[in-house]
Parts: sequence; C-alpha cells; structure tokens
Amino acid sequence: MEASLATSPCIVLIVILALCAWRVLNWLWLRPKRLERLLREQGLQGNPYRLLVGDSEEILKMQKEVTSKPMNLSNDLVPHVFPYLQQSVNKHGKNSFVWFGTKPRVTITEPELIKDVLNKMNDFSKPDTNPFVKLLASGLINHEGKKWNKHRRIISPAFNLEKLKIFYINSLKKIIWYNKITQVSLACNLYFCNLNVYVLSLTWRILNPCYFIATPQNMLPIFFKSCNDLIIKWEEMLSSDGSCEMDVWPFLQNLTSDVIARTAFGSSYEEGRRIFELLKEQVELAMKLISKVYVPGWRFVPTATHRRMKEIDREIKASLTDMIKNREKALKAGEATEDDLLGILLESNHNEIEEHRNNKNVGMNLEDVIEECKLFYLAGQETTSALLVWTMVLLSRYPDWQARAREEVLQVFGKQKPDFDGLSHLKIVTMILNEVLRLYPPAVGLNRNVHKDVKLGNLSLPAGVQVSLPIMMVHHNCELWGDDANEFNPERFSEGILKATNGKASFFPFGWGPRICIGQNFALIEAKMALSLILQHFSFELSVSYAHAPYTLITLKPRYGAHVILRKVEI
Ligand code: HEM
Repeated sequence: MEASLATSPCIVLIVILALCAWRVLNWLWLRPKRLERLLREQGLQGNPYRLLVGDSEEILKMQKEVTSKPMNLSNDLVPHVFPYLQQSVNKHGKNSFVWFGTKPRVTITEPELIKDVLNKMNDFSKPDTNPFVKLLASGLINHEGKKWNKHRRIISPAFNLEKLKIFYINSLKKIIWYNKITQVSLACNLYFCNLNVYVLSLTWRILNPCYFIATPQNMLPIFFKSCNDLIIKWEEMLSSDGSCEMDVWPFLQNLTSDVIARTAFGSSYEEGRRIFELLKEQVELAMKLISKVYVPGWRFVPTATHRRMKEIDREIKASLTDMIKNREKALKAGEATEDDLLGILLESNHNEIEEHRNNKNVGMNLEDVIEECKLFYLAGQETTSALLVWTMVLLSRYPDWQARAREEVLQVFGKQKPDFDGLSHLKIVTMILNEVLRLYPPAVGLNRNVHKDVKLGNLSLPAGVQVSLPIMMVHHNCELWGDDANEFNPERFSEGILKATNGKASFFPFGWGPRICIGQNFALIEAKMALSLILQHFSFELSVSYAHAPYTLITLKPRYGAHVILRKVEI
C-alpha cells in the first residue's frame, strides 16, 4: 500500500514530463515535417525543414549581406529588399514556401488569391507576433473578430465622418443611406461572424469611391502648420546663393511625427511628442527582437532589452492614462471634445457606451484606447515619412516629373496656401504618389496565419502554415505591369488605379478588403500638402553623396538617408 502511494506522484511526474516532451517534439519536428509533406504533395516547393531555425538564419544572413551596401541607382528593388524570396522563387518556382523558424510561409503572388486572402479575414488571421513586439504595435492592426469590428467602428469616425458629411456627398439622403449600410453591415458583423466578410467587403466595394476620398478635413490646418514649419526651417538653411545640400530624411520623419502628435493629441501635443520619443526607442528595441527566432517562454527572461521595453511601456501608459482620464472627465461633464483623433475617438466610444448602457461588451476600455493611440504613431508616422522620402528621391531622379508636378501645383495654388479642394484635384501629383507607392511601398509585404484547413484557389492549405503576400514583389511583377515594371512611369496611373490594374489586386500598398488601411486618406492628403508646399518653394536634385540603399525596418527606409540639393524656387 505504502509503496503504491509513493509511486503515484512519480507516475504523475512522468506523465507530465512525457506530455511536455511530446509537445516540444511536436512543435520542433513532427508538425513542421507534417506540414512540409502536405505542401509538397500539392506541388509546392521549398527547402527541407531545418530544426528550429528553418530558413531564418540564411534569410538574416542574406538580408544583412545584401542590404549592408548600396545598390545601383535603379528601381529594381526586389533582389535587394527580398533577396531570400527572390532566391526561393528562382530556385523553387512561383509556388514556393520559405521556413520562418518552425513555420512554413507560402508565397502568394496571384492577384485573385491575394484578394481572397485579404477578403476572408476569418480564414486568414493576423500572424502571432513576439509578445514584446506587441507592446509596440497592438490595437486595431492586431485584433480579430468581434474586437476588431468594435474597434474599427469606434475609430472610423476619427478618420472619415466629418469629410463625408461636408464635401463629397451633397445630398443628406446619401449620408443617411451610407450610414445605414455601414451600421447594418457592422451590426451583421457582430452577430453573424461568418457573414461578416461578405457583407463588409460588399459594402466596402460599393462604397469604395466615396470612402476613399473621405478624410478628416479639420486636420488640414494642422497638416499645413507642420509642413510650413518644415519649409521655414529649410529656408533658413539656404546659403546666400539660395541652395543647400542636406539629408531630408530626418526632417521628413520629424514632420510626420509632428503631424501625428498634433492631430492625435491636439493641445496635449508636447506630451504626445514625449510619448512618441519613447515609442521611437521601443521600435528600435523591438526590431532587435524581430530579427531573432522566437522561443516560447523567452519573454520571461529579464534581459536588458526586455526590461527597458517594459519600463518604456509603463511610462507611456502612465502618460496616456492621465491624458485620457482628463479628456473623459471633460466629456462626461458635457464639455465639447477636442477635434483631434483622441477627442473624436473618445467621443465615438462614449456615444457607443451611452447607446448600449447595459451591454458590457460595447465600447473600449482604457487599455484599449491606450493601444490605439500607440498604433496611430507607428502606423501614421513610419509609413507616411517613407512615402515622402521616396517621392523626393524619385522626383530628384526624374526632373521632368518634378517640373510637371510643380507646374500643376503652381497652376492650382499659385503662391497661396494649399486648400482641401485643390489638393483633392491634383492629378499629376496623385499619379506620382501612386507610382511611388507601387515601386517603393512603405509596407513591403503582409503575412497571415492559417489556423484551420482552408482552400485557396487550387491549394489546400493546412492549419499551421502562414501565407505571405509580398506587396513589393507583386508591384514589380512584369507579367502584371509590363516589361517596364521597374521603371518610374506615373503615366500608367493617368486614368486612375482601377484602369491601371484592371481591377486586380496587383496594387495594394494600403492592403485590401475590410482591413484596408484606415488612415490612407489621412496619409495621402498629408503627403499632398507636404509635397505641394515643397514644390512651391524648392526644386531639388540628388546630391553626389546620396547612396541608394532601401531596406526594411518595419517600413521601407533609405539606409543612408536622402541627400539632396535644395534650391529656392522664385515664383
Ligand atoms: C503611406 C501611408 C500608409 C501606408 C502605406 C499604410 C499601409 C497600411 C497597410 C498595408 C495596412 C494593412 C495591414 C494588414 O492588412 O495587415 C494598414 C492598416 C492600418 N493602417 Fe495604414 N498605412 C499608411 C498610413 C496610415 C496612417 C496615417 C494611419 C493612422 C494615422 C494608419 C493606420 C492604420 C491602421 C489603424 C491599420 C489597421 C486597420 C485594420 O486592421 O482594420 N495608416 N496600413
């Protein structure tokens, strides 16, 4: 009897250890090998699985090697930015997969399949990220299902409602119709999750034209203020001959950071800037972690990077909490909300809670609002600065297009301050921005998780694989864009995006479908404002010290900056 009592804890321990060992074995070897077999059975090719690291080590090595030195001054970026993907496609064909640690990632380049992946958000979810990276970018961009629906509904007014009311939909009937459809589709989303994708994507498609031209008009003076400050700074730097050589990259980063701090936090702008400084440091630390294979449980090890990231997170949260609480107090006291993103977001959240007083599942809590504010910075600053810097580099390299853009800007605005109506009607500038987004997309690719077996075209993707949608590779594909795919030719967008792409998902710098970028109008109007003011005041050309080295660190950036010679334009 005593012996059996003594052996039972041992048996329990052995069973637990055996279970743990099984899980580790499954994670490290059995599951990857099973996924590999299932993919190969369908004709997909890739390197054989290597324990734990897969292709990751080789990818990092290759990427480091290629991006450490500048490339020649061309737009053939794919071999430079995606060397491993290019090599994989060359070696294994278009239908191939690459191992990121223990997970195989299938490359999808056909526009029809891309559309499917991005429209079926219930089948293709956002990939799991390192928990420390989530400290940096959580919020809407990472949420799924009901939580995503709720957040998207609450945040949307901050980006488009004002504009919809004022400019493009003149008849009140249309506004009501638009609002009703949006509300009905979102209500459907809440209750019928499976219907969600179809209703939303249908609504999105129907409303695309008016949705896309909507932007928060009340943000325009803020865009102007920040852009004008930049022009004044540059003017002060000109030498007596009216020219100056400089690296415009840090100025453009500062500009977009300034714009988002002002638009997001209004009168609390100074506090907002401090938060953004901390987030900038957080981005650098997160990048160190992203470049390593994530081992489950590693996050509990108190490394210097982990500790600093937690410290920064605490400081940001404390600042934002104060700011949000003060605003909420004012809102509850019936005071008007500020017209900044935070104000509109809190008001929208407040209305939702008021409307459904007894339902605890509506509205965002404090943590949620904090996450969304952090996301505004990352999503709004990193991307738009990348768009602006590549636009300046390309217009420096193609002076004819620079001259055409300036002519248009001067024709529309003369010496006057750019207004919303004028910015919305700039045709050449829009064509140029689209072509820059095609050749130098700030987000070079999107990834999705397959969490249950799913059909995609002729493929049967097993749960556990990931899919990769390499935006840049698709944008540079000669089969989709013609032999001059790597040439800068804004003319291809002269009749709009739909005509240039024949409605295919061969151009998706802002994503596609229900999760399309919520800030795209914001970004485009901001970029047009900045570019118009720059063109009104300066001409620019590449300096001899410019080294062409695009690389990805969250977004597509110039590794050695963007050195140009600015000259004052007399008009
Ligand atoms: C040139 C500028 C921009 C580019 C190229 C860009 C690109 C993208 C892309 C590709 C996505 C889709 C991500 C995915 O499906 O996985 C996205 C989503 C998003 N973007 Fe942007 N973005 C830009 C500017 C902005 C700005 C200015 C903001 C806000 C201030 C913003 C906020 C967001 C948010 C919140 C999402 C998540 C939407 C959702 O999942 O529902 N973006 N963006």
